[in-house]
Amino acid sequence: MRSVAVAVGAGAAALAAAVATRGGRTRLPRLPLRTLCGANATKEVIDPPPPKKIKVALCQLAVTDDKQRNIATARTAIDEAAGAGADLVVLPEMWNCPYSNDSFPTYAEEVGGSIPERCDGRLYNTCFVYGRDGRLLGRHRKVHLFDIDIPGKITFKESLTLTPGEGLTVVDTEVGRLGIGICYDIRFPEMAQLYAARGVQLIVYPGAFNMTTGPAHWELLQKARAVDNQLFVATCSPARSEGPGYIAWGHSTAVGPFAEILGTADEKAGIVYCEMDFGQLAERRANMPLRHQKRSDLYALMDLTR
Ligand SMILES: NC(=O)CCC(=O)C(=O)O
Repeated sequence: MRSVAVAVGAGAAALAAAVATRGGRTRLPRLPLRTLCGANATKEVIDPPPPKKIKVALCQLAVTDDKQRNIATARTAIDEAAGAGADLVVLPEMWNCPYSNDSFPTYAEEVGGSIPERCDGRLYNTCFVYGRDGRLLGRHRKVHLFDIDIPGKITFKESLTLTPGEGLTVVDTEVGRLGIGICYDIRFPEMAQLYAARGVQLIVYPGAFNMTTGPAHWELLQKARAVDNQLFVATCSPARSEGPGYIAWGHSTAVGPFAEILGTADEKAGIVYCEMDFGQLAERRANMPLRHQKRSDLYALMDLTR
């Protein structure tokens, strides 16, 4: 196996069997992120690691109410993607369980690499990043919980069962520097901006948008995060299931720094493959030097996680 897996859910053992890599460094900052103006704002930009070309696999999985079956489906998809030469394999948000507050406590696990994650009596929506050797490189707990109410369309309150994470997650892997967000996290541009300032080359968002906000915002937000920050963005959704309960929009997608769609799925289960050339980032940033043109005398991002 050659792949690094970025995954939300399922047992570490299942994934460890399916992935392999050399080292990596994990930072799990504890403090919240805020934007402030003026003298306290940071201008620091951290250079990214040397650019690489990587092959990415977005596994849009059919998720059922049978956890073992979901793990088996994920294992098969990871095997297939690794066999196809993927360097990075991405799994959907909450891929080991139906997306519902009823399911989160039932499907939660207490030990490594499961989602929903149970820790010290709390539940989190957590994305785990594994290396090729199955080593856990990083863990992102969803920072912005999905609490929305659009009457007659979609009402969801993750905070009924879940606790928000307390940090942002940048992970140095063999394939490059990754920033991790989960679904609703994509709506908060400051988070992506801070990842860009830390030299992240690709932000990965496992996500499960719905049938109201999906068609309206899913692609738009990915393009916005990519273009604003001149980096790559990848999302991975569960496949759409038309049963009762939450219906995921699907459409797992990869976007380049010029808003180009590198690969995308429809609503059905399947794997999307695409190439990402991180070398393009320097060129895009030279063509349009946004980060040097920012008016940090008027506004800037303050990094409170340091
Ligand atoms: N699982 C989620 O966080 C869903 C987010 C979503 O649908 C949105 O519109 O935002």
